[in-house]
Amino acid sequence: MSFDVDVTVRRGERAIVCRFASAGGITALVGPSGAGKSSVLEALAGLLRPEAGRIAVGGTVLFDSLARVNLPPEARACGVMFQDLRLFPHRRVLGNLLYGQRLAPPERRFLSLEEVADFLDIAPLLGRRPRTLSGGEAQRVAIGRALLSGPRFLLMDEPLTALDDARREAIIAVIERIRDELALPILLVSHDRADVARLADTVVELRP
Ligand SMILES: Nc1ncnc2c1ncn2[C@@H]1O[C@H](COP(=O)(O)OP(=O)(O)OP(=O)(O)O)[C@@H](O)[C@H]1O
Repeated sequence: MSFDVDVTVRRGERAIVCRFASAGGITALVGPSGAGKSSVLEALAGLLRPEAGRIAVGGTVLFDSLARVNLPPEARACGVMFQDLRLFPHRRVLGNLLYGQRLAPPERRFLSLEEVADFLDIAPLLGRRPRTLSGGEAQRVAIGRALLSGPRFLLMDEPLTALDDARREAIIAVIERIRDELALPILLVSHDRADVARLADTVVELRP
């Protein structure tokens, strides 16, 4: 089992209830705006504490309210790619990638910086500042930083929005390679039904 999630997450007045299990590959989290997709991702990353429930990924329990388990974000080994990417503007691409690499303990450094730069075709960008990157380039750098952090799984919030068709194809190809060659479980949020139909092995629908 890659993702095994059964949580209630409170956001102000709202209680977001999310329950799913998936066997591996790519899991898509879909639902209308405000349904709580980003909140569920934050709960998996350890940035938002669920009110109750349990989260396990790849057999490791990350959160269990009854057993009083709540691993801090840095102990969860998840690579996160937020909707706004959150690259450090004052660091060059190389500095952003090195930040991810420093988060990875030696035993989980399964990719070198050169391999990631090659895999994502970002070697020519290493000296650039994030503000000079196109949307697709910035997405690839954010994916690179996440991969270098030695993740056991990846969380991606709308990784395909705001891209033209050619760049979308490039990012889709990267996501498929991460699934096929690195075999990392991926949970991605998307509102595009065509993307979901193409990419997802499991679809989880969050209702408002
Ligand atoms: N920091 C916050 N404090 C209080 N309520 C919040 C906070 N962040 C989000 N919410 C509310 O929680 C609910 C779920 O928001 P969330 O961003 O998780 O939804 P979403 O499905 O990802 O939406 P979208 O597709 O628009 O990004 C919404 O009603 C939102 O207004």
